[in-house]
Amino acid sequence: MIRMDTRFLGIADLAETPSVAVVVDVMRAFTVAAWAFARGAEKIVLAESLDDALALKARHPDWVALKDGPPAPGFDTVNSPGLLRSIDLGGRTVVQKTTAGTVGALAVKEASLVLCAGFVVAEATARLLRARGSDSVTFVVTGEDGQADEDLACAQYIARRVTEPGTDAAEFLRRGAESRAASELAEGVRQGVHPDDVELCLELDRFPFAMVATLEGSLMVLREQAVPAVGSHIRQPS
Ligand SMILES: O=C(O)[C@H](CS(=O)(=O)O)OP(=O)(O)O
Ligand SMILES: [Mg+2]
Repeated sequence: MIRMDTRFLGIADLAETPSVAVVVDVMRAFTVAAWAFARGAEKIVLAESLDDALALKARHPDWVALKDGPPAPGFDTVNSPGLLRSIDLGGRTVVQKTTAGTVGALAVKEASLVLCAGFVVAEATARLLRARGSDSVTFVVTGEDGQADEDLACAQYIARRVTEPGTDAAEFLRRGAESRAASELAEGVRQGVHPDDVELCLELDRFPFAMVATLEGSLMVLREQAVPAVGSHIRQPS
C-alpha cells in the first residue's frame, strides 16, 4: 500500500517551504485556471498583486489579465469559470490575481513541486502525486485562513485518492456544495459571478491534466501537464 504523509495548512500557517505542495482553490481560482487551459491558454502567470498584474499587461498587451471581484479597468475579464468558458484563449498567456488561490501558490513558490488544484483536476493531480512517489505532501487550503471547507474537502479527497484510488467523491463534493463559498457565489455576495460557477467548480475530473507551477525567471508560471489516464475514470477531451 502507498504511504503518504499529509499536512493541510492555511497560507498563514506555512512556517517553512514544503518539498511538495498542492495548492487548492476550488472556488474559484484553479477551476478558472483549468478552464483557461481548456480554452487554449498556453500559460498562466500568477501575479503577486493587482499592480503587478496591470504592469505585466502593460508590458504585454496581448496577455489576458483577470482578477477576482467585479470587472476593473485594465483587466480583460474576471475570475469566473462560467464567463471564461466562452472566451477563446488559443495560444494566449493569462495573468491571474485572486484573493486566495494565487496568493497560496506564490507562498510556496520555492517548493520543488507545486501543483494547483480543484475538483476539476482532482484525479489527474492524485495520479501525478502517485507517479512521483511523493511520500510527504503539504496541501495548502487557500480559502478562509485554511478553513474553507470546499478547499479542505478537495485537498482531503486528492490525498485519499493517492493512497486509496477507490475513494468515493460524493461526500467531499457535498461539503463543497454546502460550503460558505458556494452560498456566497449563489447568493451574489461575491462579484464577477456567472450563475453556473458553483456547478462548474464541483465538476469532478472535468479535465485530464494536472497544473504545475514553476518559477520562470522572476515569474510564477502555471502550465497544464498531461497525466497518463490508463484505466482511469478521468473524462477525456471530446
Ligand atoms: O473569486 C473568488 O471566488 C475568490 C474571491 S474572494 O476570496 O471571495 O474574495 O477568490 P479565489 O482566490 O479564487 O478564492
Ligand atoms: Mg477560493
